[in-house]
Amino acid sequence: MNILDKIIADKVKEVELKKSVVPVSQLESSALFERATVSLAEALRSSKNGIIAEHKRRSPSKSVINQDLNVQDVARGYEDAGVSGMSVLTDGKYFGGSLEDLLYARASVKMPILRKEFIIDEYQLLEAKAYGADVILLIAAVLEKAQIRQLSQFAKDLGLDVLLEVHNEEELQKSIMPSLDMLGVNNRNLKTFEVSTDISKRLSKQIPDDFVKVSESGISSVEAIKDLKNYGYQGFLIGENFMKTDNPGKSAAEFIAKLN
Ligand SMILES: O=C(O)c1ccccc1NCC(=O)[C@H](O)[C@H](O)COP(=O)(O)O
Repeated sequence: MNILDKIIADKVKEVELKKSVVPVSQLESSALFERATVSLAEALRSSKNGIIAEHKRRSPSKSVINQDLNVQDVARGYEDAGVSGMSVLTDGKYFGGSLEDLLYARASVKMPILRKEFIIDEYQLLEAKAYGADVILLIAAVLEKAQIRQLSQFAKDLGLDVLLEVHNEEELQKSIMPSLDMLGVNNRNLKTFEVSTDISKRLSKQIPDDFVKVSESGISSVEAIKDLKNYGYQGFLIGENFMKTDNPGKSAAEFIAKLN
């Protein structure tokens, strides 16, 4: 079983357990449920840097990245650096994240926040809204076309932006639909963990212009971003490159200064 299949098998059990403990009515009564969301797609369309900076403690490919930081400090540091948005990993088992991380990040910053999660059920979209996210991620590799349609439409009804992630032509072709805001190409092959921005470049021409193009993973240089911009990318999801340092916000600020 590859890592993605393992994560999804665990996620199915986790979501069923959570549903039995926290009812939908409790999520819907969260103070944040009525909050007006902020569009990441709009922020990327109007921003010069397009950086979506991620809070990521550990990962299946790198093991521990940084367990010493406070999520609120990271979030404030990223916002002060002027990033276009933030991504918060909420998976506990494989990434050391939590919904509480999302809540603390939300309490600290105004910028759009992506709930980075392995979404398989509408319940997780209600959680995203209740804990203050503005955007959700859907991963084409683990969803049927009908699920992408149903989940993305439900997210839009909640006022959430949708970032759909693909890794190859087949995933892209089955996924294109009007209920998506952003199409992300993951440079990391989630089966082998190999990273190459060539896949973002190859798929760029097949992404219709109506969607904001986002290149995800394995980005560590300003040159890579300048190159990807020539292929129409407006968003760049960066985790490890900032999180491996003592001060991710400062690293993001220095990175952005070099981009300008
Ligand atoms: O990062 C991993 O090892 C990973 C493994 C399996 C599924 C997802 C994984 N990462 C999630 C992400 O998409 C990245 O955290 C995100 O794109 C940032 O990547 P990076 O800049 O390379 O940290």
